[in-house]
Amino acid sequence: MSPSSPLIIALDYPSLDAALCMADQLDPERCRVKVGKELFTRSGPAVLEALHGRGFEVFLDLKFHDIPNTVAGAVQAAAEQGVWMVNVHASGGRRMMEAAVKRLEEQRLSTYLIGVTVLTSMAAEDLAELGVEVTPDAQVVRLAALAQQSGLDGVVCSAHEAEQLRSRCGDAFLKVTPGIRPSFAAADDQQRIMTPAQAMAAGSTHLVIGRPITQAKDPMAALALVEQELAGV
Ligand SMILES: O=C(O)c1cc(=O)[nH]c(=O)n1[C@@H]1O[C@H](COP(=O)(O)O)[C@@H](O)[C@H]1O
Repeated sequence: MSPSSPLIIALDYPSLDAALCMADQLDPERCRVKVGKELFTRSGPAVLEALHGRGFEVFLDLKFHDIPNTVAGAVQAAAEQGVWMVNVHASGGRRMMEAAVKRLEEQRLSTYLIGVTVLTSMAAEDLAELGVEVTPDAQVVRLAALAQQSGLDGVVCSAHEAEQLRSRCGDAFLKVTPGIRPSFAAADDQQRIMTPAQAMAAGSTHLVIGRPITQAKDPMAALALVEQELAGV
């Protein structure tokens, strides 16, 4: 059964054992989990099998960015392993995104495909160094529009851009927002952050939270605090 919660817990761990140790403390009816580059590179598809076996819906966050044919194949491979969501970099362009969407359709795979816009660790200076002379939110809006036109189900963006995207791309277009920092947590390396409640009010459809929960002394207590904050307690 799909959880009604918007929470996606980032299992950013260096080993399968460490990730499963955290997952075993979580309830698949109260959250989804995200498997990223470090964990997947170390543990491979075994981690997906283990999490699916525990009843979790998994966001495979490998942020594919390559030529269209290569990305289409990678997205198909992810979807065939039954993941709930997979992502590509929207800056890979229209042809890359369209190829991935087409491949999923041809193979009748229903995994959500979303596009990373501007990483939440990036600020205007970082974009300027890359030759992108617009503000992060302008670049997010541009890439989100391209992702939507290319047939993607949504984007990864910071909650700061979610409101604008809600009016431009609609409610059904997913806005998956990392850079979530409950009031009790440090910003770490994130630049464009918001609290869970603010992020939902701004139009996020899903909240990605890692270190504020996984590095907390008591991860379950931290998760409960986030749930309370979301419930407006
Ligand atoms: O695609 C992502 O999930 C992602 C995109 C982005 O722009 N920023 C971002 O932080 N993430 C991921 O979201 C998670 C955030 O983790 P914490 O900063 O520990 O909450 C990490 O796993 C990041 O890889």
